[in-house]
Amino acid sequence: MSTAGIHLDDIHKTYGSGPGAVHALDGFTLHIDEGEFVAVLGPSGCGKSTALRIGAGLEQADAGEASIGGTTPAELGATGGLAVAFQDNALLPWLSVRKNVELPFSLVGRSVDRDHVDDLLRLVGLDGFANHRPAQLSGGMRQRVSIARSLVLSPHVLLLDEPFGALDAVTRHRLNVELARILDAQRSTTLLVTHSVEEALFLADRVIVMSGRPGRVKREVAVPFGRHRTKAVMADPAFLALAAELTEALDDAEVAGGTAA
Ligand SMILES: Nc1ncnc2c1ncn2[C@@H]1O[C@H](COP(=O)(O)OP(=O)(O)OP(=O)(O)O)[C@@H](O)[C@H]1O
Repeated sequence: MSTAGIHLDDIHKTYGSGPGAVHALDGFTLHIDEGEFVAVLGPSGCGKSTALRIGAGLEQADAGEASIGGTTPAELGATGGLAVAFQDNALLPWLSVRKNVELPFSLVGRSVDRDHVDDLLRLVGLDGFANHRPAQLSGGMRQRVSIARSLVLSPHVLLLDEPFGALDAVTRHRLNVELARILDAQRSTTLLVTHSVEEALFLADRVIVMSGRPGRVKREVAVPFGRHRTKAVMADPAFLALAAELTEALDDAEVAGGTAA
C-alpha cells in the first residue's frame, strides 16, 4: 500500500433511522494512489460530500474502512498531514488574511514558516492583502485564502469539497490554473468533489462519476493529459469527447437515481 494513498473500502453510511432514514452510501469504494488527483462527479445528494467527510475523518462510516497509508484520516489530520477546503470558506473574520493562512501551524503546534506563507500568498495573488480582514475581500479572494490555508502545511492529503463552487466562471478558471500550478510543485494526494465536468477534466488524473443515492462508483475515466495543462487543453478534441462522455454518464446517473437530496 502506498504511504499516503487514500483508501475508502466498502463504505456504508445512513443518516437517521426509520422511515426518514437517508441511505447515503452503500458499498462505496475508492482508492487514490499517493500523489494522484481524483475528481468525483455525481448527482446532487448522491453522497459525494459524505464520502469526502469520511475520508477526512470528519464523519464516521457505519461500516467499511477509511484509511490513509495505514493510519486513520483523523490521526493524519491531527498532525497536519491532511487538509480540507470547503465551498463555505470558514475564515475567522477577526483575523487578517495572513493570520488565517497561518492558523494551521498553531493547530498542530508548529512554528509558523513565514517564508512559506509569503510564497503561498504570492501564488494565490494575495500578497498585497496580507493585512486585510476577510470582510474586506471579494468572495473569490476569500476562497483563495481558504485554498492557501489548506495548502500551508504542504499536506500529504488534500480534500476539496466544491472549493470553487460559488465563484464566477472566470475567477473559477483562474483558481483552477493556480491550483494546478501549486499541486505541480507540491504533489498532495487529492480528492476533489465538483459539479463541473470541465473542472474535473482540467485538474484530475482520474475522474469518477457516482450513481444517484446511495452513491457508488458508476464510471471511471483516466484523463489522458499530463499535468502542466493550459487553457488550450479545453479545446482539444479528446477533452471535448471526454467532457461529452462524462456529461452523459452524469445525466444517466441523475435520471436513474433521481435528484432529490
Ligand atoms: N448530517 C446529515 N444529516 C442527515 N442527512 C444528511 C447529512 N449529511 C448529508 N445528508 C444527506 O445524505 C445525502 C447525501 O448528502 P451529501 O452531502 O453527501 O451529497 P452530495 O452528493 O455531496 O450532494 P451535493 O452535490 O448536492 O452537495 C443527502 O440526501 C443529504 O440530505
